[in-house]
Amino acid sequence: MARAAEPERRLLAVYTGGTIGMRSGRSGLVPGQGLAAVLRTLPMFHDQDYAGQLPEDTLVLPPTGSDQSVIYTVLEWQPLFDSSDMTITEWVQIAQTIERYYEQYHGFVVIHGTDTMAFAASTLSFVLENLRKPVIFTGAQVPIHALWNDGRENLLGALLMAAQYLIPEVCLYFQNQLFRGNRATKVDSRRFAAFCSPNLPPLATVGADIIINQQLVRKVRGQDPLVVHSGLERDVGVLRLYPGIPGSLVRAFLQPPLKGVVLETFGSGNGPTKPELLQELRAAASRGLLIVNCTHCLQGPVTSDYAAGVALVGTGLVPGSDMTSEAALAKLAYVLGLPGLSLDDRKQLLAQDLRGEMTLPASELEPALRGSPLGHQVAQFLRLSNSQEFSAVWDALLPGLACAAARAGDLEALRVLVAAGCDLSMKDFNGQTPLHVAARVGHPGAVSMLLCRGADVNARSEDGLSPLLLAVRGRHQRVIRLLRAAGACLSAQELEDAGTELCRLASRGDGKGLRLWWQAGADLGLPGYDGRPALQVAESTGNLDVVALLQHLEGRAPDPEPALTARLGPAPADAPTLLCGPALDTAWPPQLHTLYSQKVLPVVYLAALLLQSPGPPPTEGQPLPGRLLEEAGTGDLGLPHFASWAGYCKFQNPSYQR
Ligand SMILES: NC(=O)C[C@H](N)C(=O)O
Repeated sequence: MARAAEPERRLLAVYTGGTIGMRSGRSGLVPGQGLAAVLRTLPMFHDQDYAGQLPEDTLVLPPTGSDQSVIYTVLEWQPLFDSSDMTITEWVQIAQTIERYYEQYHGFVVIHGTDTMAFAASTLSFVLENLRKPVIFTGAQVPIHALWNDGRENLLGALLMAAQYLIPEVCLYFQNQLFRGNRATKVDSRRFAAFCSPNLPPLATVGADIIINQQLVRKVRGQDPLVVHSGLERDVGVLRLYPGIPGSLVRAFLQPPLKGVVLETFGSGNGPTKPELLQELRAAASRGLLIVNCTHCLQGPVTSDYAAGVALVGTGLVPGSDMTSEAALAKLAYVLGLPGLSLDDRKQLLAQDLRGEMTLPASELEPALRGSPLGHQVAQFLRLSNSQEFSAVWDALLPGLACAAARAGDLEALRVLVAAGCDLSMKDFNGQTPLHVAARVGHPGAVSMLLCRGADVNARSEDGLSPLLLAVRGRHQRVIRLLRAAGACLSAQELEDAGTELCRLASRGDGKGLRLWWQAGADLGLPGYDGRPALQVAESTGNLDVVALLQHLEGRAPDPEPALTARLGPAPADAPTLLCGPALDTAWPPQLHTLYSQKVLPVVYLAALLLQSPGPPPTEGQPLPGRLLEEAGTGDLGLPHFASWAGYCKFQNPSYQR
């Protein structure tokens, strides 16, 4: 969970207003400008000595105890807001700011007023899809420049959490607790402990120790890029039932243009059963108004225990489980804003857990697991009682299952696992990724598929080994070629140890083994443990075939499998890293970015294989040799338009010409 060592972590702090920076005006506290200037004067927020040569607008936290410095920039909004004045419009703007600067920063802190912070965090949790970086809301009950205040602690904590932990969620940090944003609610107008998360424990608790509740932190799945859903529906609202509420009032509230309502009901989702009221709800639901049933209790879900609740459900309400009203309102705005869905589609989405905002009983996991019979069976078999339990078990099982599928070369199973949300770069309990397993066993099809789905070609297992080394040890030539084509390199440590292994192969006269190392990019002149290279060892044992081979491979012949990236030249400066994928490094021409983003990556391996295959190139229109297709794994990956030489010729880059 802790970040890997890098020299610095860069954060963007978006300052939108709130008490934290407020000053006294004529009629009370009003938002105050110049937060960065205040922070610059506070040693806990800026260490000038440590900052050294950094630009003026950049602040640096004092040393954190780790070897990473935390550098942050405050982006101050014009105008600043008391959060009581903020709406979906401003929250979408925050999301768009994050999108604009997404690649430049490791994490984001949103400084926001507390009054509507839970609404804001809930909204952003839906707007930002495929989030891979922390977005942490914070603020204060007392301005930061007051002698006794909570703003300093809150802001410092939020900055440190965003910098030091990879929690890829929209969170809310307050009074030493990190909450999932769409689970938090403001419960106190004065105390520093202003927020709580009634139906989900905090993701992290900060004391003398920082305790991360890893089970609860949502895992990043797949490689999909960040999507910002800006088209939220504004015509949504909250109606709180109270004893004796007249049907006429409900009717007035539910009139168009309203499109979605969070109905705050009594207890476990109950309400008055008088026909007049039920009739108004039924009429609104049949007009297409989406109504979500949330309890006005602080804690616990809506259930169908009482006839008074069942009567409400009968009018067409969607049960909101244990969602806060804030989360339910944001979810309504999001679901109603998605284009091209039917009313039933939208109802189905509302009933699903989309961003960790609700706990589903196991019996209702069905829609979430649609397309994943495996997940459904697991939930049943282990008698998992709710979605949180299911996620924890599922996340623990998936990497092991993916490794088992890779070992068996079972592409169908890998596909099912991907469909069930498996991140193929996760490590199993042995600390190896599915790519390590497929490379060790020697399944070119599985290797190709894993690379295509974004598996990191240079991932290190827990004992520091690369998939390429395992393929060399397993003597799997085709796998070595695929890995090299995707940019695999032996690590410095693996190369250091290679010398002794090369000498051992030379002394045994194992020319094939030496070739495999050469294909993997090892320098055959590396010295063994006694300082002699393999050539000298072969000479001293009188193995003339190996001597000839080594002289040939070492001196005269080029590396037959240089990484494809090495042939393609440097990446364009504006190439988005995400499109390059972890498996590919950044050295790709724009055509390949497009191909990669369209998920037709295997063509890259196909191209690499064609480049290396002997004989004349296939002519225009001629089908590609079946052996190559099989080797590239494309047959399996549904790429008909690249199954011909014409398709291959679509690569305009001269590096592809033979
Ligand atoms: N503590 C606060 O930040 C309250 C303030 N009214 C706001 O929400 O902007």
